[in-house]
Amino acid sequence: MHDRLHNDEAIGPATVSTGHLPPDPAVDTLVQEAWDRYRDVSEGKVADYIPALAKASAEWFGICVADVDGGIHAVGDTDREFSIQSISKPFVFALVCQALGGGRARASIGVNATGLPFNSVMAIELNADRTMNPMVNAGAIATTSLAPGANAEARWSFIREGLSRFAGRELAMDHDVYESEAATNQRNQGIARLLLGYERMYSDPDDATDIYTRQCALNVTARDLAVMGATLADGGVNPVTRERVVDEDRCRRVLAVMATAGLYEQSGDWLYEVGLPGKSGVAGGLVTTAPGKGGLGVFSPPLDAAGNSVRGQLATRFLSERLGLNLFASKPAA
Ligand SMILES: NC(=O)CC[C@H](N)C(=O)O
Repeated sequence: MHDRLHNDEAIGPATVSTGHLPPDPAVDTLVQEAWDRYRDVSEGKVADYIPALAKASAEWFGICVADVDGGIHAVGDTDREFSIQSISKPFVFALVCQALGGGRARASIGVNATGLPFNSVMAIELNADRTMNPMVNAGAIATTSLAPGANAEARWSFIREGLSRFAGRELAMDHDVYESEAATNQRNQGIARLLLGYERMYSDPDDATDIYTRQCALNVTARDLAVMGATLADGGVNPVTRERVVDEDRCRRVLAVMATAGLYEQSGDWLYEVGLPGKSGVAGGLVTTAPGKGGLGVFSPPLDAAGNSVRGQLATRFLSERLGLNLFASKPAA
């Protein structure tokens, strides 16, 4: 997590949750305030391990809040497209849970941060090569391998169409990003084959890696992310299109896994600071869900060491505090 998130920065009066978002003008004002406050932050580094991602500008910055009533509050670069990357993971997991049942998905992939006992010394030594949960690559590629469909093309359609329903518009792949990652993703190919050896890969490993690479290259905007997050906040119904994408009970399972591992090894810090399920992607996107209230999408390419958007984290923490979204906040009853 970026150093600035460890500082007790004064971000104004914290609002305690009232069960819904503040009135629209107040949300608009706070989204603008978040953008003004962090627009000049220059820390972080644009990802370049996927060569095509290095073309992004460090300046791009957009923040969008989508409420469960369908209202949109957007400031900055919220219509600029970027690849969804790891933010596809919770949404593909949701679609697979919907198709297979949450129990089977959990048994096939796992939902724990490490999968090892609390005092395991091995946990320190081991890499997460076996599936632990669907938010890290091993579990995410295994999840993709579970997508229903008679062949790879059908499985890809299942994923692309499902993610499009979450966003409320037809999502298309960025071919440049796809080709760039497909040429450099030997590590993910290795993970998929290793999982086959551990019987945790449920279709051809090369096909699964290819579909996973495609799903990561789907283009979205900060606005799309806000609507996708708001769909998980709205019991699985897209608040803009009113289409049901997944069932209510799938949503709460997906949000639990996001809270556990959405920001990788910094998920505990994130929960401590922000108090909401979130998911980051290396292109600079960050989605956050406030159940029953709305979704937040931020886009800003410079990342911290763990691969999470620096301005994304700062803006989300600010909005969680000021909009009263932290799930752990309470006040004495009397
Ligand atoms: N954290 C990310 O967004 C990583 C996604 C990327 N496609 C990968 O598998 O490496």
